[in-house]
Amino acid sequence: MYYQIRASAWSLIRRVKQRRVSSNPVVWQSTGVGVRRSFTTTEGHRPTIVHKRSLDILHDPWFNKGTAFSMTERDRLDLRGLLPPNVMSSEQQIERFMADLKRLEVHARDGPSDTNALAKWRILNRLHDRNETMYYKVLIANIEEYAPIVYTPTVGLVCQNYSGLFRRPRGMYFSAEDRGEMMSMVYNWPADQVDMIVVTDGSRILGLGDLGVHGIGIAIGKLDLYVAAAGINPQRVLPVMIDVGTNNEKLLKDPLYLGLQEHRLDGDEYLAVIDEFMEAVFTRWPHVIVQFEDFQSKWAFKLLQRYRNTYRMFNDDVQGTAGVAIAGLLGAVRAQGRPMIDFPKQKIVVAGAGSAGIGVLNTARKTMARMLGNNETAFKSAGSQFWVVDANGLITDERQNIDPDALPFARKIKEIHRQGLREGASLVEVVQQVKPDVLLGLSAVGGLFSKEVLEALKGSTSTRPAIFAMSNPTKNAECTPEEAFSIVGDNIIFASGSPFKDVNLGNGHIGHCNQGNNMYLFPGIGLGTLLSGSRIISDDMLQAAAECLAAYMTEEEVLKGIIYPSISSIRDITKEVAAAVIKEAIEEGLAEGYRGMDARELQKLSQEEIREYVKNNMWSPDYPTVVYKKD
Ligand SMILES: NC(=O)C1=CN([C@@H]2O[C@H](COP(=O)(O)OP(=O)(O)OC[C@H]3O[C@@H](n4cnc5c(N)ncnc54)[C@H](O)[C@@H]3O)[C@@H](O)[C@H]2O)C=CC1
Ligand SMILES: CC(=O)C(=O)O
Ligand SMILES: [Mg+2]
Repeated sequence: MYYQIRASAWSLIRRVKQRRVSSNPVVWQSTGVGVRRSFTTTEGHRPTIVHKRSLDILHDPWFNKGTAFSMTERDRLDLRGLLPPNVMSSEQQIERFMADLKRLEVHARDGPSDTNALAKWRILNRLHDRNETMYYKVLIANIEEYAPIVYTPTVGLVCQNYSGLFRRPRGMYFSAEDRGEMMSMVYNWPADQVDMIVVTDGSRILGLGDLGVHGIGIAIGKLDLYVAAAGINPQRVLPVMIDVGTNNEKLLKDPLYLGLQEHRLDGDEYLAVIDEFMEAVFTRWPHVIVQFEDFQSKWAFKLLQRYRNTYRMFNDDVQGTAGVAIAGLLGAVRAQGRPMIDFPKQKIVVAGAGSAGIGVLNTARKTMARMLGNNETAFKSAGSQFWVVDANGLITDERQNIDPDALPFARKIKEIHRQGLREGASLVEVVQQVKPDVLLGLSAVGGLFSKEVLEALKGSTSTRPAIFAMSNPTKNAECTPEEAFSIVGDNIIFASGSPFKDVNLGNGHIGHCNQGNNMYLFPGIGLGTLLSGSRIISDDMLQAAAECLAAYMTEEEVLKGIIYPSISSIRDITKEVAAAVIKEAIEEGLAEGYRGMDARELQKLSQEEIREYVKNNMWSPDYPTVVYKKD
């Protein structure tokens, strides 16, 4: 009932807003809001006429008050949603600025390496604010050097320090306070076309936990890669923070925190906020793709199931990570000199049963089952290749209150006893007894692959054990490549979520450090979905993306231990992944076309023509012609 009433109110608001946009931008058509007052401020008794709205005001240093705009001002000047929800006094703004400045001074004297990364981020961010074309030109040309600044690991540090780093807002903020307003708020965003949204609720940012509203940094970083790697037009991306509160006690007590200072909404109240957001963005931009990022596991799976058959959306941590891990796992099989089809024989120990770990486990099991005949027996048999360890040790069917998502991977207690293990066995014990081919970490616990665990892995029955220390950022990696190569041996395969340098093994040998990060897939999944016009993102589209990434590596490379490509070729990889996603969408009959390329035309394209189509639709950072001259 409430929904129906709101829906009709929303469509009215939409019609009125559309009229406003298409008519004289200065004159406010009556919406029942005080017309004259919305253009005036009352500083010093002399009203100032503001002939601007929305982002134009925030980007105008003369009128901008940033987080100090009151809620009334935000409503009347179309600013609602364009700023973090906490209204600050000018004294608080100055305090925040000074705290940040002082912190940098202290760091500059002591000179830790983090400061350099943050300083680089600030310089790049200022360029981003000033000149987008130049920013992306710099980023694309130097992606290997600057991806670690705009993305993991530095983006983690940026989110942790966002209160101090915040200058100009970027993206939109929908808060629990905006319930009932979102359908109207989406029209405060100036772009009529939005292709990609990356949304987070800030509840699990990388391996850093609940960072509340400051998590917007990760959505911005991911979208930087969408532009740099996938060539999505930067005018058509939208980072979004849904602020439903925070359970981070430090932020709840911080007077300078930019978000809602209340505990997170939960249950139906939480769902109602996310539902309203989804309805609002898909109403204004029906063709948008929404990437869910860094939602705590509890909600990551539920939201994915809730929306994946209705909206064009995916969860990067669950689905993007799974694809990247599969590509790496298949690479690790090939690196042993064995065919990919031997994958179902691999014994895999996974540390971490959250959104990422379970996502990887589900996909790895399905991939094995497909290779074994794609039937019930194959699926059952594939399940016995995994041992899952979480914060409470090895997961078995004896586990009390087991998370339903982890349940399919709980080992049978009898079988586990036969292997000399028990419910809750430690990671060292599991590695000692199982002697796995692969040890994969998505636990967010830095150093979890301790000396003892790595020593135990020396007993692996594999000719080339593989270690995936996938947690981010750098400090949260389960081990470093130096530790892995020095303890387990020169012959291992190593991948980490955040970038590390290759290891010099002496005698001219290099221990290759691969970056196993979902950045190799999410840009291509988004671009492929956009250009195919698929209404949903199917499992097979995701599988096609993963297989494409796996096939990208040559035999020679994998035998050298290089199982992921260099980030310097990310634009090319993304083009290939997007083409594979489009091809799969066409085959499944999901592709509805994009702009001039309708579904029928798409079906006629050869593989090479699909690649060409993708390439031609990738934005490049060239200045547009703004003035035409006849001579
Ligand atoms: N490389 C990549 O592309 C990606 C990496 N990640 C990383 O994966 C990590 C985990 O992400 P989520 O699964 O979403 O987090 P989560 O918080 O949902 O899950 C963490 C899991 O680790 C387990 N865990 C905690 N302490 C442990 C211990 N001592 N031993 C074994 N397991 C332990 C927890 O019980 C839980 O099951 C994060 O650091 C994130 O940055 C996530 C997505 C992509
Ligand atoms: C890479 C990524 O998505 C994460 O660490 O959450
Ligand atoms: Mg993530």
